[in-house]
Amino acid sequence: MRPRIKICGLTRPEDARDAARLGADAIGLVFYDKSPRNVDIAAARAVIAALPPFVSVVALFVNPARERVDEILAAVAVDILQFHGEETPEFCASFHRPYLKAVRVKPGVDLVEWADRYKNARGLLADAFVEGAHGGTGATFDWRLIPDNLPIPLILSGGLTPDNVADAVRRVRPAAVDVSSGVEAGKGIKDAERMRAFIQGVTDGSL
Ligand SMILES: O=C(O)c1ccccc1N[C@@H]1O[C@H](COP(=O)(O)O)[C@@H](O)[C@H]1O
Repeated sequence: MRPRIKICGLTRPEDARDAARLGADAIGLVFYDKSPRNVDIAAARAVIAALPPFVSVVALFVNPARERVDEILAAVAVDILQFHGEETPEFCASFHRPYLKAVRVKPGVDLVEWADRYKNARGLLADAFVEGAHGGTGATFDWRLIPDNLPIPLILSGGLTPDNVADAVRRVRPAAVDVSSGVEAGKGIKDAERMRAFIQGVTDGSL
């Protein structure tokens, strides 16, 4: 079965329209003011308004204050939360929404331990470890560090591109893939042709 596809870091309604038309299952909105893809509430609503029904909306945070998550949940039609910082399992679960926990992978990181710790997560998102960054770097990591016995679904992320995603899907067989930099024309600006090629790559890798 083809993994689910999330395209993250959208800032423009036209990119949301393209992502949905091309076959994305979910889009991600970044609520992290240190990111070049950060959106405010008005921009987030405009992106969501451009989506057809049945495309999931994921809100990404990095070590947010509880009040900030509550504010976004009250103002924006979010389906899933994604946490990229040092949030505890209790904090992540406390919003009573499905959530994904990102783990920055490098040698020595035990994803089974992480999955056990965040067992109430809807999925574990494996991203590349880059010193000083929380994500969205376009860096890949060694996919052999991913065990095949994870007790919760794996979302593969980190430096995926139209050129490497088919190979990634073939090797890792993730439940979903997540991409930001690899389908961009510039920070926060998606490229429709790269999104098309990425989604085709996911399909090719699943055959
Ligand atoms: O996109 C960002 O700017 C970002 C900032 C802080 C944390 C996570 C961020 N993005 C997520 O990072 C991964 C990998 O992105 P990339 O494809 O390597 O650019 C992905 O989950 C993004 O959603």
